[in-house]
Amino acid sequence: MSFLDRLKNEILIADGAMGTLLYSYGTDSCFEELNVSHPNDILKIHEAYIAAGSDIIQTNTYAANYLKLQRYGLEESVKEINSAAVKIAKQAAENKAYILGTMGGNRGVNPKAISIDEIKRSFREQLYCLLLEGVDGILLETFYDLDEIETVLAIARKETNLPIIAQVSIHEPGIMQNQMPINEAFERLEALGADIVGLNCRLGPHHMIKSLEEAQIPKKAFLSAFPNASLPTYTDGKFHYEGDADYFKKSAQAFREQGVRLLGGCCGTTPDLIHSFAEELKGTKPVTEKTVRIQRVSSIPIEHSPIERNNTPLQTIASVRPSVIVELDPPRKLNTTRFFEGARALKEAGIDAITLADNSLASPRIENSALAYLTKTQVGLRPLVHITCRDRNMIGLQSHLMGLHTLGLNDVLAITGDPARVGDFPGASSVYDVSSFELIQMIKQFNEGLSISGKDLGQKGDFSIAAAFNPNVRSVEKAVQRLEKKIKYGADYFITQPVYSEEKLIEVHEATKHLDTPIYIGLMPLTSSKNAEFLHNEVPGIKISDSIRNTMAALQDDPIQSAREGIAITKSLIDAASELFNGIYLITPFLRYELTVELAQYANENSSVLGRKQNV
Ligand SMILES: Cc1cc2nc3c(=O)[nH]c(=O)nc-3n(C[C@H](O)[C@H](O)[C@H](O)COP(=O)(O)OP(=O)(O)OC[C@H]3O[C@@H](n4cnc5c(N)ncnc54)[C@H](O)[C@@H]3O)c2cc1C
Ligand code: MET
Ligand SMILES: [Zn+2]
Repeated sequence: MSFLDRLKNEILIADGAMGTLLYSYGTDSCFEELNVSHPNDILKIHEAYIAAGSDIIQTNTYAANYLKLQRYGLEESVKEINSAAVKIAKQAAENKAYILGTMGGNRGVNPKAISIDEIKRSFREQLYCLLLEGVDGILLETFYDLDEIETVLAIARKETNLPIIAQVSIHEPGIMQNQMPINEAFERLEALGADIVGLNCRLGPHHMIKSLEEAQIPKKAFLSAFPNASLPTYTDGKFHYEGDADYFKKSAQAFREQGVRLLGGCCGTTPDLIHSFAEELKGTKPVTEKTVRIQRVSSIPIEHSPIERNNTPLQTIASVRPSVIVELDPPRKLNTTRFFEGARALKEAGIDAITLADNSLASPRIENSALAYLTKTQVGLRPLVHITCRDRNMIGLQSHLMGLHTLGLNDVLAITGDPARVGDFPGASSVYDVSSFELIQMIKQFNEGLSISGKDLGQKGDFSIAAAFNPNVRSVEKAVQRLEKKIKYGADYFITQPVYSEEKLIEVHEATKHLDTPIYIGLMPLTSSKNAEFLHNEVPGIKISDSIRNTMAALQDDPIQSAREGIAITKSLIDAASELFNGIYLITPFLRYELTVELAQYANENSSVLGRKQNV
């Protein structure tokens, strides 16, 4: 009899964790590869679950698809690993248990990180391997993204008549990542042909039962639940789950009352915990009726930000008139006097904004949003905050954006960030949870009132997003391709690395003139020959022409003359740049704001002489 037939009249017990069990034994590499290299270890785990009372076991194939195996260079081994997994499960089951071919979700917190086409390809390959080897059913588990599970479920339903279990995972009780109540998600999965729908992973029994209280017993499909053992803790460099056999025993009845017919375990569960489920429920009659807890009202409409922008976004300004912005970096020490003197002087010079680097060259500086807020409120000058992907993980980035929104700091530059090893704390980690493209996308999504994982933020952001453009590369064409990609991801305008020759200015103009997106062209006055040599030879992305380096070298580092020469070179570059670009981005070296004040005044006078200044 198929296990679906048995589920009509009795509750069945599935197995528990494979991955976390292997991890707790000390395996810290690819769990699925063990099917090939250590089949006996996997066999023993299956046997332990069957001995504990599992009617159904899962193949050790949760991540055995090429998208996940490629992390270990095993993308060519999909067939070998899946076939081995089914063989081991069959050896353990010996007709005492049914075998599910397990297939895990790939999309994590950022659903857009992997395309649906890629997911389809990877899913099909693994599915064929499992079907070919012969399983009793397919288990789709740990899908946070509804689009992903709907896509793969439709494929699986087309390819096989075997029972299919479709399980989603949720962060918040009762609600999918896209804010859909799980009841609705279950209905959709049932409509797509899932024989069993349910929840697995992430939540322990308490929150999973609470979630199921909001779900009806499906009309045709059966309900399943595979809770985690508990929330994880991180101790001595390892993740660890609690998990109490008595607590699991008590929870078993509550799962039954919610209409669950197939009960198993996910991360952190062990044969002991599964034994508790089995002792309590194995073979008992399922409930067919229950009272569903009132569904929460589906989400409140997302409001517009109450903190109104009282200025015109820089991309609008730079698309209609000349505009000067100046980078004035937060100090490396705690004294802020010079910084604010500089900000005030630059305001007097009539610039549109100052930009504040985010620990540039990977060395700590006063946190830029603190100074940005004070610049806005005390100096009355628009601050533009740089945000790198280096120092904050996704949680930190999201919370940083929420903070900037709350402070009304709406102008940001989304960049990768120089790697930690170039800076003062070389041992620090460079986070890079997201790329600059994904950061741009994350901020764009924030403007829709959604977090990167799709959660409703209650309000829409109002960020105007600058992105970086580095024209100082061998192939400007390639750099322009990155720029176009950044536009696709949502960049509103660009700010470039400093440019040191007229030829480069013309090259950049030629390469980008097909685009409507405004560009602020970077110019930084040199202060000495040593400064020029350092920038040219050691700062990633900066190249200075030979003629400028020779001119600076001839001044033998005389500080006054060198600074004058630096100013003169920059002024002639401003002349050339103003003919080609509306946006000028001046970079203040070493908080020497006198230099950028003089240059900003020059650029502004220049543009009014040219008669192009309009009021925006
Ligand atoms: C205006 C501006 C402001 C900056 N502010 C800061 C700051 O506040 N803090 C800080 O730490 N850093 C800052 N940087 C430095 C910047 O983060 C580094 O230059 C970084 O390596 C590139 O960032 P990105 O966002 O331009 O890169 P991305 O375009 O995201 O590029 C990321 C990676 O791809 C590589 N790459 C880029 N273009 C090409 C190409 N054409 N061919 C091959 N590979 C390529 C890059 O080397 C880099 O490793 C700033 C740069 C600019 C232009
Ligand atoms: C990460 S959730 C899925 C886990 C999988 N069933 C295992 O136990 O390895
Ligand atoms: Zn899990």
